[in-house]
Amino acid sequence: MTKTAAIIGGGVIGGGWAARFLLMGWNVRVFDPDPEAERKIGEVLANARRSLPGLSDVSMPEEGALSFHDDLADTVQGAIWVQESVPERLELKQKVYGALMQAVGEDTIVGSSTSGFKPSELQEGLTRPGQVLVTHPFNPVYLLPVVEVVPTAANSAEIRSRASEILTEIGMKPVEIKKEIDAHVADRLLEAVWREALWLVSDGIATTEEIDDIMRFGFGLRWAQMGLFETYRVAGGEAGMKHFMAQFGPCLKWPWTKLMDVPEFTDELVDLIAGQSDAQSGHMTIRELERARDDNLVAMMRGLKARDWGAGALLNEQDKRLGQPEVDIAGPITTLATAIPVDWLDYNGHMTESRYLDAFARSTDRFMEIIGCDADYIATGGSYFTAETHIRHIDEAHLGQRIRVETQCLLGKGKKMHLFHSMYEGERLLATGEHILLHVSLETRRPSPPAEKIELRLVEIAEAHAKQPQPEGVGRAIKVS
Ligand SMILES: NC(=O)C1=CN([C@@H]2O[C@H](COP(=O)(O)OP(=O)(O)OC[C@H]3O[C@@H](n4cnc5c(N)ncnc54)[C@H](O)[C@@H]3O)[C@@H](O)[C@H]2O)C=CC1
Ligand SMILES: C[N+](C)(C)CC(=O)CC(=O)[O-]
Repeated sequence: MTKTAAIIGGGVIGGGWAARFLLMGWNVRVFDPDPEAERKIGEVLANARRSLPGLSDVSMPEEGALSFHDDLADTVQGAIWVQESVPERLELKQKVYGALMQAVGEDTIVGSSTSGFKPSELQEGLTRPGQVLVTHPFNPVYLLPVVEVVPTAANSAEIRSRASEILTEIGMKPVEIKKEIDAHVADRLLEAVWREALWLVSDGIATTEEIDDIMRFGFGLRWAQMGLFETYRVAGGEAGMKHFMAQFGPCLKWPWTKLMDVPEFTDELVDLIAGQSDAQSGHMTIRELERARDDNLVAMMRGLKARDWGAGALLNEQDKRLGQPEVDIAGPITTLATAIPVDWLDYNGHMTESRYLDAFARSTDRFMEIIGCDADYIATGGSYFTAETHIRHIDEAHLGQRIRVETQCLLGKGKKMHLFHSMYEGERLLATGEHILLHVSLETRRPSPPAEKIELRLVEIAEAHAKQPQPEGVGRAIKVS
């Protein structure tokens, strides 16, 4: 049965949660008194639809149903997860929790997006405080995986582990914080950087643009893949962290930091920062900036995915969890179902030609797995090499479109395998790929007969597919007119 999440407060963060749950196949029910909430969530969802599916190399679940409600108690009906993302005001949050306690089921988990309040402050005076904990996400929630999970002693081990399970299921990386503190861990770190940056602008040392450049051309890139401590371990050279600490430890006592001294938050400082920020980025709207941010994040995370590292390794685990579509050999087999990510596009604004071969190669790999030519078999010394490929480009494919490849086996006999891949968006045929492959011995690098079990499965599929009409375009070559 489709699971349901309720979103209380559908602004920047609530909208991001709604998009993540929906795109991971959950039904989402929203409560937000803002008459513009539906439009605003629609815009966040549009951004999420063009970016999140591009992180997945397998078929994502069918999108859930989105509904808006006028009443908080009605909103949470049937929800196994409630995510509160109302403005950061303690008395408002506490009022919302009071109302939620009257309405939610006893098994429902209630997570708060609060950036700074401790979970015990939210649980105060509640009849069932054990259901409430902090689940602090990062903007954009539909792309950034990390969630700080901050429990108190009132939360049972069972609630905490169920919360982590659900967050993992929707593609997130829950990190449980051992002890509640104001602003958890991430916002403490961000606050330190923010404070120093305000000083640097206020003291006229650097502009907002120069500070951003120092980050994005430098340590920001490092942080995305190794964080702080692993990066510094490497910076210690062969002697590692100990040497790094010995060398840079003493500078903590030098005047490198303004420490806890905060710049005066005057109108002049606000105008200075806002003016510099306008000069830096005012040529783009916030929605344009959001899309640029999302496209960059997808491209970076896909880079990490290819390296199976950090956030990319998490995406690979998520792909494994989502699994492959069911195999039915009676007709063409779905060998790829994915969405077009931003790094598959070219200067013409559509899917670039090399990615068609990439997609068809992945379909061939999947077909090989289906006949039993998987990693274990390949390790025994047998595999297939592609001998010939012919790709036809029939219609355009654009960013975020969900594509699938259907594979028909035209011949599977002895060493030879002849595959015909058809790529679709819905019922629209986008491209075809015709491939001849030969089974080889990885020792001699020469053609060799496959193992009997592979050949039997291949023949079974080829015979089933022979009952299908031949696809249009089989055997086509480039015609010179
Ligand atoms: N904006 C950010 O970068 C991040 C914010 N957060 C946290 O997320 C929470 C929400 O922040 P944003 O989304 O940025 O704020 P926002 O102002 O964009 O959205 C808040 C939404 O709550 C709605 N709302 C107000 N009273 C409500 C009520 N009684 N019931 C239901 N909805 C109500 C408002 O109409 C608005 O749409 C805060 O606790 C914040 O600390 C967490 C991570 C990042
Ligand atoms: C500025 N902020 C404190 C609301 C930021 C966060 O809580 C997390 C984020 O997304 O940077």
